[in-house]
Amino acid sequence: MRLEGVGLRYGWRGPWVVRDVDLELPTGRLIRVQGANGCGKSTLLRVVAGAARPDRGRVLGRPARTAYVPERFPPALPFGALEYLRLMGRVHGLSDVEAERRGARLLARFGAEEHTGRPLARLSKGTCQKVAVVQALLAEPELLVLDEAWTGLDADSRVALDEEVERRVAEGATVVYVDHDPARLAERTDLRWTVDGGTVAVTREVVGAPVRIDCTGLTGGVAELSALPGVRAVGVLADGGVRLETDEAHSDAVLRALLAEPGAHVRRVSGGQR
Ligand SMILES: Nc1ncnc2c1ncn2[C@@H]1O[C@H](COP(=O)(O)OP(=O)(O)OP(=O)(O)O)[C@@H](O)[C@H]1O
Repeated sequence: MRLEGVGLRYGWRGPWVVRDVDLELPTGRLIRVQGANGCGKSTLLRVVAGAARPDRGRVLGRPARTAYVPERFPPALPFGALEYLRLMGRVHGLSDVEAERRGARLLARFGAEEHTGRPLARLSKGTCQKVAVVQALLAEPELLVLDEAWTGLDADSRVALDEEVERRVAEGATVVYVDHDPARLAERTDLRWTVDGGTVAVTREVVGAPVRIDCTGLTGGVAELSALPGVRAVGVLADGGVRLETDEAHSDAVLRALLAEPGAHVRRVSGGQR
């Protein structure tokens, strides 16, 4: 996906909040958007997510499965949490049964399982934010746009969201996020977009692209695999296999450690270099 010459302003005489922006969004990358208050981060995220149309330029190749957590989630909707998730599931092409199943699992993941039937308008701010996060994770998006999605979440849920983001990036999703905590996912961030005066400067965080190792038959859990030196992320693939992401300097050692396990089978090694 990419943005070409994108410009946006509020009102036809307003100043350009974003102007002449050209950006690439590589797949399987975590992109942090940063800059001072009011510089246009949320505006840029809305364009990326498709929630705002640029006045100039174009957005090419936005994935069909794109999900977005806006900075302000409208809580005054006349639905219960699970009913709302069912409706959002329909938007993403999920059956009601599947949306409810995934929604209930994700609400539990964020410690909000007892609020499934409560109208959104009567939920606490933090619980409402959990519903906003869950609706975005529901459809396993290929592009996930998070505008301060961690704000208002309790400590366990912030960790859960970090993990959900890391897993999706390891599985090939692109995640674009704004967060006021500079430590948020700092180790995992691939690119930084710094917004200033309507333009965006791009910096690469990682010298080499991660090496991805897909394997089956491992007995170790995610925590154990994550502890291997150089491993940056561990994700469970749809077919039950495991994908590890490591930097290139450690990839041989990680492969050796995996192959030393009885029953382990390395199916595919990809990525590396940039
Ligand atoms: N709906 C709107 N109508 C008019 N102006 C707007 C609107 N939304 C944002 N702006 C203006 O556009 C500029 C960029 O706002 P934006 O919310 O994108 O910044 P931000 O970097 O996300 O800010 P913050 O860090 O405070 O969340 C600001 O000057 C803001 O006042």
